[in-house]
Amino acid sequence: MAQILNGKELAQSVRNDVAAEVQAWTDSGQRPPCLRVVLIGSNPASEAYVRGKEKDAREAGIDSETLRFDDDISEADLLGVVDRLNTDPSVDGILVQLPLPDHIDDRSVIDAIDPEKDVDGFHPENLGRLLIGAPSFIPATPFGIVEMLKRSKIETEGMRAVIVGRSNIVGKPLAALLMQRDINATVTVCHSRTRNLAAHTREADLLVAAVGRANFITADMVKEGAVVVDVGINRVDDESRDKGYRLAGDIDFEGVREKASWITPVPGGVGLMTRAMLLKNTMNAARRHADVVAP
Ligand SMILES: Nc1nc(=O)c2c([nH]1)NC[C@@H]1CN(c3ccc(C(=O)N[C@@H](CCC(=O)O)C(=O)O)cc3)C=[N+]21
Ligand SMILES: [Mg+2]
Repeated sequence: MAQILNGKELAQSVRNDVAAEVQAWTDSGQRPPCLRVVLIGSNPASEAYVRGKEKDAREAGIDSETLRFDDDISEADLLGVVDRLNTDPSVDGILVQLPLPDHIDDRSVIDAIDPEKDVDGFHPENLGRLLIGAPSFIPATPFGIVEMLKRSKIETEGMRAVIVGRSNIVGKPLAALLMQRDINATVTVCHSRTRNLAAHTREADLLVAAVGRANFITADMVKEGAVVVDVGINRVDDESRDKGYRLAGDIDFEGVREKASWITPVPGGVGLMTRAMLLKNTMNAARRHADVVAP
């Protein structure tokens, strides 16, 4: 039976660390790190994430505000908002919540964010720097996954890591991170066109699922003793819940926990670490902005 990689506890310890860093920063006479989140429209999941981010940021002593716009905002107007935040010297970090409405090109907006303020780490300059191992903002979900492993003292040296999902915000940056010299995993990235997926996942010492399909990874696809990380947050209809739905990951938790050595739950796993690592990136953005090199 797997041990639980407890996102609630691990994220709390990251948040405590960031709160102490922010305190030391303001004690030294600096203003608090400043994060601005841009939210377009009223997608309920996005609203929930953004509320969570704001709460975490405030508790850590970060100055956080969400700028809200109707979902009929033009791409040009949104680019104008980004430009104002880029040039505003009181702003350290910018996060434009995704997904954006269909009439706006996500990539154009991400590319417009000043890489020095790109606390999501989605700008090509930061993704490129991550790939070559240069200092960069690391996307919060992959960063959070690695932080969970480190804080739980899970040995990654020589591990076979299999990532299911090739997105620019999870799968690809996580692959780059796991290849780095302080992790030393051997990485395979699988996706919807992978032939015989289970043959790959069954070889994984570290299996990460980021596909967005509830309970997609079942016990028969997992090697005995694997470390299993679930990035999925799927809303599944459930009439017995007040909200009418419950959250399910991409991993069939009940089945897979019997085989794994470690497993992340949903909720209470990677999502909370994602939020916590955004705070860390925002603290680092403030340091960079003040020309103090990030640790
Ligand atoms: N520019 C941008 N940056 C992001 O980092 C970003 C984004 N857009 N768009 C959406 C995804 C998803 N994401 C999550 C954040 C927190 C939880 C989270 O707090 N999860 C809780 C529960 C959440 C709930 O109750 O709905 C948990 O897993 O326990 C989940 C997912 C950030 N994302
Ligand atoms: Mg779009």
